[in-house]
Amino acid sequence: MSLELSVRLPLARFALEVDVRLEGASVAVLGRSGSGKTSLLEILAGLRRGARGRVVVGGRVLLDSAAGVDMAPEARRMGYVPQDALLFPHLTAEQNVRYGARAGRPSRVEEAVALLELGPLLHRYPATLSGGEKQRVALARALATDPALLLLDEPLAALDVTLKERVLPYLLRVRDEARVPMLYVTHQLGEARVLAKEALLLEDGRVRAAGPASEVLGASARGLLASESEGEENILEGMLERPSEGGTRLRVTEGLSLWVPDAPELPPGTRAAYAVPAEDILLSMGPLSGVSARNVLAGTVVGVEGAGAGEAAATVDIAGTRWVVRLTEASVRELGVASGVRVHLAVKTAACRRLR
Ligand SMILES: Nc1ncnc2c1ncn2[C@@H]1O[C@H](COP(=O)(O)OP(=O)(O)OP(=O)(O)O)[C@@H](O)[C@H]1O
Repeated sequence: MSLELSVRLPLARFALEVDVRLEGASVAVLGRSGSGKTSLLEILAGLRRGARGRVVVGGRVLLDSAAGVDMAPEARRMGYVPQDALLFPHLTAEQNVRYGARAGRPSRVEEAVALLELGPLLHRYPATLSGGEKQRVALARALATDPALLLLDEPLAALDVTLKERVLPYLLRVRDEARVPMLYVTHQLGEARVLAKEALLLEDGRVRAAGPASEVLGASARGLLASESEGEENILEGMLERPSEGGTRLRVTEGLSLWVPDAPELPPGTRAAYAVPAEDILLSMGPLSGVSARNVLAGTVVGVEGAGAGEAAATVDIAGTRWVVRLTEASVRELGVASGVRVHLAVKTAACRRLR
């Protein structure tokens, strides 16, 4: 699903000017509040009059103002879930989802209901659903339209952290099982890292960086989102194992497994995601022994940057996964934390919180 965006749209304080080409399987769109993220999604959805330029999604030309092409929103096959996605209050959850399928394929309804685990909610009306449940229904309604691309505008922003954590695992399923390409607006670097293959960083309507998520979501992204990247989390996704000696482990990659709080109710092989707050990780220069933390992971520092207020963030590569660790600038100096240095991270089992 290639994405070609070359568009200009005058906004109140500046013009949105985006010129990028992306593979488009899963793209995180990041930027401060007011940087133009919603406007960009609306251009793709065909909801912003006045946008000039070209929008080509998977080879289909949605907009080509020079050639007089401006496809109608309903013909674009964009599954748009706006920030304040409204459900029809007089329809049940199921009827809301089926409403989406009017323009799509009916078989998509069952798929979306199963994927988002809406079975128990189908007969409920929106007024009786929690924020996270409403978001799942809105997402299912968008999926039921059989979209070529999902446009998700920070679907979790309005929710508190606990609710928020309930929706991310579903987005991972949408990506991995439904395999619908998505453009996803978020403020959370941790979320973007686990969800997106590519990232697009906007600043005052301009593209500050675009490309592979591993490159874009580093230092400059944190600098740009500084005030919003507090409480940064590492999000790890993998398969659960139950070793014979007892306990529960999350196998993230060949070289990385993590002890997580024991969850005997989850069968081995279950896919799961866990969040580990960047400030809950201890960084040590030497090998650690005799510590109570059950996870001691060896890795290499790949970047250190100031995070304001005497704080710093070190990025550490462990078996191909990137971890962010918060520490003070004083610790960075005293310990000599710098790119290329081998370190060990200690992560308490209890610091690994399962999402959902
Ligand atoms: N219809 C419009 N016409 C003119 N300017 C607009 C319009 N809608 C939004 N703007 C302005 O354009 C800028 C970008 O807004 P937009 O909603 O796209 O940002 P955003 O990055 O999605 O913000 P947030 O993270 O707060 O949702 C803001 O300065 C906003 O005031």
